[in-house]
Amino acid sequence: MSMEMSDTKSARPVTPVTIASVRGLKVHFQSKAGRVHAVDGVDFDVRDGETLGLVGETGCGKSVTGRAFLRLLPVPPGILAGGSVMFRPQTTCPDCQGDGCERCDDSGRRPAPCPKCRGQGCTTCDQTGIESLDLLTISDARMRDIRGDRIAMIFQDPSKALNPTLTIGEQLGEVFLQHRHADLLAAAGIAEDQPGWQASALRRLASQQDRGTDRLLVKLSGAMRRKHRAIRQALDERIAAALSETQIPNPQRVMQSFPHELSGGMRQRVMIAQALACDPDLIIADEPTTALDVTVQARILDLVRQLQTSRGSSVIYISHDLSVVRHICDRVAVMYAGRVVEIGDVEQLFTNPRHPYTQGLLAAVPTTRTPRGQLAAIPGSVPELIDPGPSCRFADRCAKAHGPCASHDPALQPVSAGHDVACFLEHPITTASRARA
Ligand SMILES: Nc1ncnc2c1ncn2[C@@H]1O[C@H](COP(=O)(O)OP(=O)(O)OP(=O)(O)O)[C@@H](O)[C@H]1O
Ligand code: NI
Repeated sequence: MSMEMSDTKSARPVTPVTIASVRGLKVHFQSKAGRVHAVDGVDFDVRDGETLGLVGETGCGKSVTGRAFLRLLPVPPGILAGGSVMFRPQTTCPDCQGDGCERCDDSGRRPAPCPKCRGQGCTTCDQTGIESLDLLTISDARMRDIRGDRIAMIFQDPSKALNPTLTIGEQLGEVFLQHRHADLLAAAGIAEDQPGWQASALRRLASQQDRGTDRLLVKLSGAMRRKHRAIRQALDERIAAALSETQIPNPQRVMQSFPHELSGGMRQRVMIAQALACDPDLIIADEPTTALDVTVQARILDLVRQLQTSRGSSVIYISHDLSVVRHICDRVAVMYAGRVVEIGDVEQLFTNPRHPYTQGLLAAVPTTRTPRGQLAAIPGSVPELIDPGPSCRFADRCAKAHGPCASHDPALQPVSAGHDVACFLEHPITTASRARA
C-alpha cells in the first residue's frame, strides 16, 4: 500500500489503517446485588499512529475497556460477556528493514502478514493478507508474548506496576529477557538454534552476578564467563538506553536503585521506559499523570507525546482531564455508563459536540472545588449498571430527553465523516436502534 503524501512534518502522518478494532465489547462483574454491566457494547477503532482519548465520568468503564486489551481483568468477578478486540501486530518493513520507505509510509513498519497464507490472502484473514488477532480469545502464551512487547500499559500508580523487591535494572532487564531473547543470544555470539539456550538458561546466565553468587561465577568455564559478560553488557546497554529515552538522568545509578529510592516522577518515567522498551505498536495509558504534581505532569505528557510521534506508535489515552485530552489527542471517544456515546476528531468534538452528555461535560467548567482528576459535575448521577433496561442510559439526566429515549437504546451512528453519535436527537428512531433495544 503506497500512498502519495508530502511528508513535511517530522511526525508520521496519521494513516487510516486501523491497528485495533473493538466491537460490541462487554465486560460484566458479578456482584451480590446482580450483574454489573460495567462495559456494555463498546465499539471503536484505533488508527495506526494516532492518540485516541477515552474520556468520561468515574466508573463509566474506561479502565476496564483499556485492561480488556491485555486481559488484565479479575475473572471472576469479571466476565467477558461478549464482543471482540481485534489487533493487527506490526512488523519491521521488509522493504527498508525499518529505515522508512515509501511502502511503509516512512514508519519502518508494516502490518504483520497472516501466518496462514503468508500475506497471499485466505479465509482466515478475510483475504486481507494481514494478521489479525482477537485479544479476548488468543492463548495465554500468545498474550504473554504480546503484553509488554506489542501492547504495553502505563498506569496511574507506578508502585503497582513496579516490583519493590527488584532493582530498576533487574525489572527492565526482565522485559528484554522475555521479549528480546534472540537479540541477546546474538549479542553473546550464541546461535539461536543451539540446544539448551531456552529463555530460562539465558536468564540464569544473565542474572548470575546480580545475585552476588561470585563463587558460582568462578566455577563457570572461561567460555561461559565470556558469554555471561557479553549478555550482561548487551542487557545493560539496552536498559540504559531505555532509561535515557525517558530522559532519566544518570541511568547507571538508577539501574542500581530500588523503586522506593526514586521520586514519584522518576518512578513514572521508569514505568514508561519499561512500557516502551520493546517499541510497542499500541500503548494504553490509564491516567498516567494524575498522581503527579502539575509541573511534573506536563513534562511527562510532553515526553509521552514526543516518544509516540517519533516511534509512530498508537496510544489510547484514558483521562478525566479534558484540557489535556484536547492538547494531546487526535481523536476522542466519550464514554457514558459502559458505552461510547460519541467519537470523533478532537477539534470536531470540542467545537461541535453533538451528544447532550458531551455538551454537558464541556460546559461543566471545573471549579477550584473540583477534586483534581475528576470532571466537573453534571446534575444527576450515573444510572445503576445492574441489568440496565432498554433505554438511553443518559435519559434520566438529559434535558433534551424525549419520546423514544426512555424506551429505546440509541446506537452509535455517523453524523458527519468520522464523527459518530448515539442519540435520538441526531438519529430519529430507526429499525436498527429498535432492534437493539
Ligand atoms: N474488580 C472489580 N470488581 C467489581 N466491579 C468492578 C471491578 N472493576 C471495575 N468494576 C466496575 O466497573 C465499573 C467501571 O470501572 P472502571 O474502572 O472501568 O471505570 P473508569 O471509567 O476507569 O473510572 P475512573 O475514571 O474512576 O478510573 C465500575 O463502576 C465498577 O462498577
Ligand atoms: Ni479508570
